[in-house]
Amino acid sequence: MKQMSHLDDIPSTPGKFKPYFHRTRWQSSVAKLAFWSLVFVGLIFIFFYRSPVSSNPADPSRRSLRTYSWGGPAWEKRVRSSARVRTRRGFSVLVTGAAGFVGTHVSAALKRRGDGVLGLDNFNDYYDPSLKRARQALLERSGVFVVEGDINDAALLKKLFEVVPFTHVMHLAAQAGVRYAMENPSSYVHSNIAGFVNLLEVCKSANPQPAIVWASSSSVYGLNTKVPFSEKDRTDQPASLYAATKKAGEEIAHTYNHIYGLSLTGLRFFTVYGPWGRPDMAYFFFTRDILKGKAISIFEGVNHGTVARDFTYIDDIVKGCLGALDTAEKSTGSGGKKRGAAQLRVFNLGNTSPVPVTDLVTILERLLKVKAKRNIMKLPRNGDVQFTHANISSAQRELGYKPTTDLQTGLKKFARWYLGYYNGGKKAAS
Ligand SMILES: O=C(O)[C@H]1O[C@H](OP(=O)(O)OP(=O)(O)OC[C@H]2O[C@@H](n3ccc(=O)[nH]c3=O)[C@H](O)[C@@H]2O)[C@H](O)[C@@H](O)[C@H]1O
Repeated sequence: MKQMSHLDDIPSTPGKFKPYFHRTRWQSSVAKLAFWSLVFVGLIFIFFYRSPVSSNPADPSRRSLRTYSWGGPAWEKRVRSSARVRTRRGFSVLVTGAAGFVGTHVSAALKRRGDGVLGLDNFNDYYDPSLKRARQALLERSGVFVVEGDINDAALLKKLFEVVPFTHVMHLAAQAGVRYAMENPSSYVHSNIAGFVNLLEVCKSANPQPAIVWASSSSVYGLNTKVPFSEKDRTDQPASLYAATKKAGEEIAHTYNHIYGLSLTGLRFFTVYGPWGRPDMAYFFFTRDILKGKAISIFEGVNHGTVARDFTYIDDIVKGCLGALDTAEKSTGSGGKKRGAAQLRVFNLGNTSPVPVTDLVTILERLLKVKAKRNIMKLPRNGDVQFTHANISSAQRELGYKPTTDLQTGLKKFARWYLGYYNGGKKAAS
């Protein structure tokens, strides 16, 4: 009798249905079909929402896990308000890579002194994106809106320049890291070359054209042996693809300066470290591994040669960036046309006192009160150079750049931040 009630439920279209036991089966099939269709549609939705634009694992955009949404009156209002200048002679600055290590510090410093700042970042997963989100939250609290988007997105960049006539661009978005270039070479071409060109294309057509300050790298000195490295030295023997793309950036900057009158200043950063730093850098993952009791690999050169870096503290780098923005002359062109010669500069921003990596580890051991398990290894042939040392006289003279933080002091500040952020090292950095 129970089955009869089922019969009552089916539509009264005789002839179209088989006897009821078939109908029951049909009904259950329909229910199943509906259920699996829903699951299927759900999976498709999740796939498109979460997954990369391209399924090619080598595609650099694969690491930007989502497609970005931007635009609309509310969004434009946020953009405008974030970029609004709050002092009489302040700048309105577009900071690319704003959720990155240097980008966050520079954005916060600009905002603090009353400049208008709009951030842009693609939040890719080269390293733990939750750290980038935490930096973003920090910036949001100080009134900096970080737009989620890629420097390769010309439509987005054009829109930003339509909404705000930026006076300056601080271009810090890049694929960083020397060793990762062997794993994912195309990501370097995508961000450091294609992305940079795309940004310059939009800047050259903007009216007014902004002045651009951007991050080059100490790695352009490559296999040079003469130290300290001076801006006048050759930079035609890069040791990594990362270095090669930064060197290419310097040549591209020359071209856009020459053809379109864009004012361009490249800053060669020397191994920048500090709070809110990058987990892919040695000082950061050494800290994580020392706290975990995990062995660390320390590189040495041929014949036990010292490997050393001119480690530069983030606050000093920020001062150098602000000095570069403050002394940048206006671009001379407008709407894609050059009107006269424009400024083109390159500066070293280092600390001028290289420290062996073994000493860096000793300082970390003292600060963390944990002995490192040292594994001494030959410097791998994966892009690393043995030694960096900046001559900063040019930056001193023209930007008023004067680094004041030694490695011991800077690492102390880093360790304090690290232990706070990762809950005394219990919450391990990934
Ligand atoms: O100035 C730059 O332009 C670059 O600086 C930074 O590169 P590097 O100076 O190579 O920093 P980082 O990887 O922290 O290695 C530090 C030291 O530890 C040694 N090192 C490294 C890893 C390891 O396992 N063992 C080791 O001894 C290693 O041999 C090296 O001597 C930025 O990452 C890069 O994006 C770019 O901005």
